[in-house]
Amino acid sequence: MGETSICNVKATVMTYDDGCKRWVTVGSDTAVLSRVQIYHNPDVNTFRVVGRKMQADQEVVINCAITKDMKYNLASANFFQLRDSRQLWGLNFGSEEEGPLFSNSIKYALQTL
Ligand SMILES: CC(=O)N[C@@H](Cc1ccccc1Cl)C(=O)N1CCC[C@]12C=C[C@@H]1CC[C@@H](C(=O)N[C@@H]3C(=O)N4[C@@H](C=C[C@H]3C)CC[C@H]4C(=O)O)N1C2=O
Repeated sequence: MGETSICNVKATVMTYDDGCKRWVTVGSDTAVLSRVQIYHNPDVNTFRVVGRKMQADQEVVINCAITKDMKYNLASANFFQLRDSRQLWGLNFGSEEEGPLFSNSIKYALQTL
């Protein structure tokens, strides 16, 4: 059946640069928000976070599998943090409603895996 989207929010996608100890916005045009979705593939019961720039080229800025051991933190109503095996992700949401919404979807994915 393929993937279904269980969450659809707008955010600035950032990664943490350990070198300079700061969050860096991913993508060519840092001013452009990204559409971030959580996809579920029910055939193999996997989940992933995919974010694409809301511009013509739909540049992919995050494509991250959600794994059982994943650590996350809703640092504020509009900033969500996620650690995968290689890097730290930060999602700066367009509104304060989207942080809890995204966090609950991540919780659901982790419970379903
Ligand atoms: C156990 C663990 O690894 N915990 C991690 C967090 C974590 C936990 C669990 C899973 C994954 C991760 Cl990621 C941790 O604490 N980390 C990861 C690296 C950085 C940090 C360590 C110290 C600093 C202190 C301030 C704080 C911070 O960056 N806050 C944000 C912030 O300063 N900004 C961003 C927005 C809002 C704020 C919320 C937008 C731009 C900038 C700004 O507002 O200008 N920090 C962290 O998050």
